[in-house]
Amino acid sequence: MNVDIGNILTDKSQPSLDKHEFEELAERVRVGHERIAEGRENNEFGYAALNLPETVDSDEIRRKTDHFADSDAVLTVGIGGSALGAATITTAVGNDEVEHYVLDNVDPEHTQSVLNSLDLGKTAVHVVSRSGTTAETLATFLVVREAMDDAGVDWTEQTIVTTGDDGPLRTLAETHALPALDVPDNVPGRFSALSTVALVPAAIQDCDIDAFLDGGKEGAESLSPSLSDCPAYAYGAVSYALGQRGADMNVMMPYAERLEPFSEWFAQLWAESLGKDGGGQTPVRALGATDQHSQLQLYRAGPRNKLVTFVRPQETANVTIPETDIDELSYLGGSELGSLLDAEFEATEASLATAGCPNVRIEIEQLNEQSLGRLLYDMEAACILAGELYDVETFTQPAVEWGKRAARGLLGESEFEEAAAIAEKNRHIID
Ligand SMILES: O=P(O)(O)OC[C@H]1O[C@H](O)[C@H](O)[C@@H](O)[C@@H]1O
Repeated sequence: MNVDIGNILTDKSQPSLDKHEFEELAERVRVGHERIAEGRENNEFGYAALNLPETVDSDEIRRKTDHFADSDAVLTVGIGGSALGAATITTAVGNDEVEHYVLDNVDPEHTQSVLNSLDLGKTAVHVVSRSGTTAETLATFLVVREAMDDAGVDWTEQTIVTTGDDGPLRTLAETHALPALDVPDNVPGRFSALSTVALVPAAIQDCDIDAFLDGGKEGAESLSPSLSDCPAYAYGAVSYALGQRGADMNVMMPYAERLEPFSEWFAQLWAESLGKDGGGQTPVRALGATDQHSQLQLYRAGPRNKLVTFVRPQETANVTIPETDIDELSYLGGSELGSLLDAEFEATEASLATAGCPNVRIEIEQLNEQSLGRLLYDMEAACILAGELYDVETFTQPAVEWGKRAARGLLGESEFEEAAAIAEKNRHIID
């Protein structure tokens, strides 16, 4: 994986980084790296995520998922960090013969429609919650379980759980002797893509999860105190520096349909980790080339408050565009969809650069298990480094917890003072 930051090091870019600022940033990266290395050494909360490629037991994941090898589908029941990593991996490098569905929302119509579409007797269900208490996940699982009962399916034969040492989900797994995996110690959900949390559906799809972890190991080996030698830190550092100079939005725009959920995964990583103390960078999800035709106008001509991050696999499978007898289309005939996508990408990048809109290009050779493991690892390292530079508590999400307590108070779980704010809402309805 490499990161090209050239387009933010020119005076044209607004904001940009000059030579002096770049050198100052490099010094701060050196200090940030030392802190990260110390956190990894002591397996501290959060920093432990960067040790996962070494500490995860892929044999155990395969052993526990063996029983589900003949499934037609796998259904993840989880939310946020307990769902987005799995969706990212199976969409990017999964095997369509075992379809992966995700229920990460309590929208009743969607839940019902997914359940109606599944042959529940041939569906493996992976219920994931680090805390084991997330209301959406547990409620959805109760609905899935009942749907299996109603269909005459023994849900205990179809279910595997990944959770922490205690909590209602652990109790459920123990009560029914379900196969269970542990969430990794000291790793927040959004940093757990290289672990049991995200790898179960990939293992059931028979993906090469060791190659994925090898990609993570490659990322770990690439971490170095030198900004100029470490793509992950370079990305984290320049995103931070541009954010401080006004680029308070980060548009993640992969040029590969298979990376669409990657932008969602990145959005949680960036938003929950860095959105603190009045600062942070708002992640925006985009997809090339599709969103050139809906969002690019704003990126090029709107406010200079964005960094656009392109992610591009250099090699892809290709489809030839058939020749046509329509003269105006002759320039397309005989060419390939991949060449068209490449041209669109180059043109978009240049259009932003010439307009002074800062952008960074991340390239991987081709999209496979190994390169994806590297990409996710590097983005996590970038985020942790950015957290050091912002000087925030990267690994907590108190603002989200506030909302969770308010909702649970409203549902009557117990007396949470946050629930009172719901009654205090200021209304001014125009009808
Ligand atoms: O894995 P769980 O404990 O169920 O948590 C799922 C999600 O819940 C919250 O909303 C947190 O903000 C997320 O960081 C977390 O990934």
